[in-house]
Amino acid sequence: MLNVDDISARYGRVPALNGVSLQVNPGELLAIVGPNGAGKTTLAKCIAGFVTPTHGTISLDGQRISNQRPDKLVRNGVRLVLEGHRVFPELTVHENLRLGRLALSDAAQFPQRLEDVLDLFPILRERLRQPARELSGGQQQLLALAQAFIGEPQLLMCDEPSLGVAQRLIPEILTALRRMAERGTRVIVIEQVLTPPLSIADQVIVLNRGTVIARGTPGDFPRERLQELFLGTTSDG
Ligand SMILES: Nc1ncnc2c1ncn2[C@@H]1O[C@H](COP(=O)(O)OP(=O)(O)OP(=O)(O)O)[C@@H](O)[C@H]1O
Repeated sequence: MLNVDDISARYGRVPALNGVSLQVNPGELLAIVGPNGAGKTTLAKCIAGFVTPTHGTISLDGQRISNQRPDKLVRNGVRLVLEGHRVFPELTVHENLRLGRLALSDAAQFPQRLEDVLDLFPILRERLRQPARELSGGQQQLLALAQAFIGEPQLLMCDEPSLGVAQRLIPEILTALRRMAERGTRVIVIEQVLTPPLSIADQVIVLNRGTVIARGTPGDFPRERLQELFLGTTSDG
């Protein structure tokens, strides 16, 4: 289990997170939603080791990871796909996927992993020898996820996967994330907008001003309730 226990973080004097806790089991998909500046990216960066929490602990399968460096965390199976930072446009799809091999504990597993991942993302098999810049924004997002998934992550976090992606491609991206979860990876999806990711999530956490203000399942959050929560007029912890 991923266990985030009561973490706080700040940038100098700017508080970004205040006492956030969450758990994600293998095979589960958690959606974290919240307005601009809520602390969503900071939370992902704390888990991935880029930001050091000022308080609290983070552990993965009982091992404390909140004191580990990002490169060690990648080797321990923690991957963060940041918004907008998708792929290397000059490299082919295959070359981009090969970069994911670096995270494998045994590089000899790469051909098998590549096959598995291409089964999961058939569009990438069709485009394997094309430079990534020739892919659409949505396909590049799929490639970024595929590259992260090749390294057999224990935990895959994806910051705003729908940003800058044509509306019609968003379901494919979310379906890919769902399938990754079904194969046993813990998946965290971060979004500002509510509707698309919510329906595929097992659990939803609403973050505002660095604090978890609500949690539940997608069905617990009709649009009006989320709007209220986003405006900060309701808080039910
Ligand atoms: N590098 C930084 N230096 C200083 N303050 C920062 C930094 N990054 C984020 N912050 C501040 O921390 C708070 C949380 O920001 P964060 O980016 O985590 O929110 P977010 O929910 O991911 O927002 P967005 O949806 O806009 O990405 C905000 O007040 C933000 O201005």
